[in-house]
Amino acid sequence: MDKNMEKVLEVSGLTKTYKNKRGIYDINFEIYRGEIFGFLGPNGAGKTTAMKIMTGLMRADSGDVKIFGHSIHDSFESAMEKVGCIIETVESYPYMTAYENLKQASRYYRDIDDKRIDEVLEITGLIKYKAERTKNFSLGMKQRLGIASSILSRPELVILDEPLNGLDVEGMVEMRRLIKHLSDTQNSTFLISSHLIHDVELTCNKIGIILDGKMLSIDYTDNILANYASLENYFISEVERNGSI
Ligand SMILES: Nc1ncnc2c1ncn2[C@@H]1O[C@H](COP(=O)(O)OP(=O)(O)OP(=O)(O)O)[C@@H](O)[C@H]1O
Repeated sequence: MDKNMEKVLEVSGLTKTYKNKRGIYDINFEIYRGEIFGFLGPNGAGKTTAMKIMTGLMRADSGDVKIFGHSIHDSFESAMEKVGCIIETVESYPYMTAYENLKQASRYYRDIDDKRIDEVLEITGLIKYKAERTKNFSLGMKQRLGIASSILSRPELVILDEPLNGLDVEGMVEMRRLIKHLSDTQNSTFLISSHLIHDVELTCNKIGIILDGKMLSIDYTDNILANYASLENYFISEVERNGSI
């Protein structure tokens, strides 16, 4: 790895235990500029919990998250300045058009004009639906609008919780293309959670496997595929090595 690569996200010792004793335990990983990091794990593994903490929606019991060197505990606003995210569901105002929804979202930021709104509609392939109310949008279109909204402010780190949830094959392929396009053209860095092994393999260049609240392993997709026939084989072997399945 290039030593000059900039560290975008640093998660250290992140722990959160819910009253029912579930949660996440001592999660550690780093993401460097330009990486598409896949946070892979089955339902209930702890992905959303970790992402909620990273974006300030929940407090950790212990551990820290640094984004571009700023701790979310000590300097939350500086940490989040260059972050765009979608956590859990993508919400839109159904009786507003795609444009109006983005206009509404733009109020949270400085300096977002109509030209930028058109740009994100263009990037996400929604420009032709600009004046349509979102109540008639398909799930895939809503996900695209969510991404459009999350990149409005030109974030350098985009955090997406299960962006492929509920999409059909075509929708997944489109979403994957969109993520890669943003990574190639804007050098955006991504943290994406998913339980879909095949899709993570095709989308992400670095993968962290989370199971029962613990991070089992982290490696580059190229390394994994050089040693295993598929990410699924690697996943099963990692899970078995750690005593489950
Ligand atoms: N508010 C809560 N109170 C108690 N337990 C919770 C709460 N939120 C999540 N959990 C539990 O913590 C564990 C991790 O949940 P989390 O939602 O982070 O997993 P996930 O990997 O995002 O799964 P999914 O893909 O199903 O969203 C699960 O066992 C879940 O039941």
